[in-house]
Amino acid sequence: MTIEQTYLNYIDGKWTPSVTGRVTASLNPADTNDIAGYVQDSGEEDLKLAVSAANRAKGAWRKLSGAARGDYLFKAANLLEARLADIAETMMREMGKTLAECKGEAARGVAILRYYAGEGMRKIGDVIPSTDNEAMMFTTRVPLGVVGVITPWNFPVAIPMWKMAPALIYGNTVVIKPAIETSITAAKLLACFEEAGLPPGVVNMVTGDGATIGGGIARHPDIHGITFTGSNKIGKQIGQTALARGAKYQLEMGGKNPLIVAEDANLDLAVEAAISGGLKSTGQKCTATSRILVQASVYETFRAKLVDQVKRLRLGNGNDSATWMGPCANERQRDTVLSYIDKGIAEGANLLCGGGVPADEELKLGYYVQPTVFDGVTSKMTIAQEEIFGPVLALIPFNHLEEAISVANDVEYGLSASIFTQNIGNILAFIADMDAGLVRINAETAGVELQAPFGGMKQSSSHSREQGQAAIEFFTSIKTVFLKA
Ligand SMILES: NC(=O)C1=CN([C@@H]2O[C@H](COP(=O)(O)OP(=O)(O)OC[C@H]3O[C@@H](n4cnc5c(N)ncnc54)[C@H](OP(=O)(O)O)[C@@H]3O)[C@@H](O)[C@H]2O)C=CC1
Ligand SMILES: O=C(O)CCC(=O)C(=O)O
Repeated sequence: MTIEQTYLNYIDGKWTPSVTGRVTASLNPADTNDIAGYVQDSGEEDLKLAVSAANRAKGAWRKLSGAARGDYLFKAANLLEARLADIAETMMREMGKTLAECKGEAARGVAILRYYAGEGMRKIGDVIPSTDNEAMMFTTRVPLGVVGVITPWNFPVAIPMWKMAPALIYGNTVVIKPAIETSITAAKLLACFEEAGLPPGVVNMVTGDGATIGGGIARHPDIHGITFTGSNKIGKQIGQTALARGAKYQLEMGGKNPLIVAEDANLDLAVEAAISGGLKSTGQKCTATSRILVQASVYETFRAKLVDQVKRLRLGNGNDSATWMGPCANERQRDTVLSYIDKGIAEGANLLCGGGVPADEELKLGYYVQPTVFDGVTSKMTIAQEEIFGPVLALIPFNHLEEAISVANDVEYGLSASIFTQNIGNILAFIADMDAGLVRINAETAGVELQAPFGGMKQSSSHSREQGQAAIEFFTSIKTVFLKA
C-alpha cells in the first residue's frame, strides 16, 4: 500500500503509482511541519486505467446476490472497526478535527457499512397489479454500472462510506477520487475493502487534483453515475458536465443553516446546540449552524450566555484531549474564513468575540481561527447569506416566529434548520414553513442519522437524497417487468 509513507492509487486490485510519477504531501493543518505522508498526484491516464478496471469488474459484481455483496461489506466493516484508532488518527492529522470527533466518525463509517451490508437482504421491488388478469407486473432494480465518487475533506470516512457502501451493495463498481487533503485516510479505507476480498476492479481509488481527476470523472463516457459532496460551484459544474453526456448525478453542496431560539426555549440547551452545531469540526460541516435567530425578549440573555461559553473554548491540536476545537482544514479554508470575518466587520456587524488568528505561540504553525460571534447582523449581509464553512456565528434578533422563519428562509440554501421551543404551534409552523431538507426540533442543526434520508432543498443539493433507504433511488435504475405465460 505504501512506499516510505507514499500512498499509492488502488486500481484493479493493485496498489499502483501514478503514471505521472508525481506526489503531493498531506500536511497536518494543526502543525504544518508534520507531514502525514505523500499521495499520488495522478493524471487522466491513471483515471482511465481505473475506469477500465471498474468496467471489466461490473458484470460479475452485479451478478452476485445482494447477500453475497453484503458479506464483503460486513468483512470491510469489521476491518475498519479493528483499525479504527489508526484511521481516526490519520484523519485527525490530515484535516485537523479532534481525535474524539475522528473516532466518532470512524465508528459511524463502520455502522454505515453494516447498515448497507444488511440492505443486500432487503426488497428491491414491488408487485403492481396489472389490468391484464393473466399477467404479473413487478419492479426490480439494476445497478447503474460504474459510479464515480467525488468527496470532500470534512468527513473523510463518513462521506466516502455513505456513497461507496450503497453503490456497492446495489451492484455498482466504484472509482473514488477523495479530496487531496484526506487521501491517506481514503487509502486506508480502500485497504479495508481490499482485505475484505472484494474482486479486483470493484473498488478503485485515484488521488489527485480536483479539476483533473474529479473533472475527468464527470467527463468520462464510461462512468454511468457521479455522486459528489462539496462546494456549490464545483457541484454545478459536475452536474452540467454529467447532464451533457446523459450520466446520472447526485450533488450534496452547501448550507447556511439557521437555529431559531424562541422565548420559551430552554436557553442553556439552545446555547449548547449553537456551540456544538456551529463550532464542532471548526464549523466545517454543510449542516453547521451559521445563523442564530433569537426572539427579542431573550436575546440579551442568550447572547451573554453564548459569548461567555464561546470565549472559553480551547483551541489546539486534535491529539490533545483538552482541545475542544482544531484548526481549519487547509490554508485556503483559513483564509476564506478570515475574509468573511473581515467582510462582516466592513459591512457593519458587531464583533462580540474571536475575529482572527489566535496569538498563542503553540498555534502559530496551524491554520487556526478563533471561534467568532457577531451580532448586529442583518439578513442582507454577506455573512448572513454565504456559506463560510468556519467557526463563525451570526446573531439576528426577531419579534415574531413568522418573521424568524421568513429570515431563516431568506438564503439560497435549504439544508438543515433547527428550532428551540416548547410551543407546539411554533413547532408545527416551523415544520410546515421551513424550506430545508432536515428540520430539527430542540436539537442542533448538525448530526445526521445514517438510516434516514439526507439532503437539502434549493441550492443545497440536486434534490436527491442520500443515506438510509433513499440511497437506492440514486444508485439503481428501476426496471418494470410485465410477465405473461
Ligand atoms: N457540502 C460540504 O460538505 C462541503 C462544502 N464545501 C464548501 O466548498 C468550499 C470550498 O471547499 P473545497 O474543498 O475547495 O470544495 P470543492 O468543491 O472544491 O471540493 C470537493 C471535491 O471536489 C473536487 N474538485 C475540485 N475541483 C473539481 C472540479 N473542477 N471537478 C470535479 N471535482 C473537483 C475536490 O478535489 P480537490 O480538493 O482534491 O482538488 C474535492 O474532492 C468550502 O469553503 C465550503 O463552503 C467544502 C467541502 C464540503
Ligand atoms: O452533520 C453531519 O453529520 C453531516 C454533515 C455533512 O454531510 C457535511 O458536512 O458534508
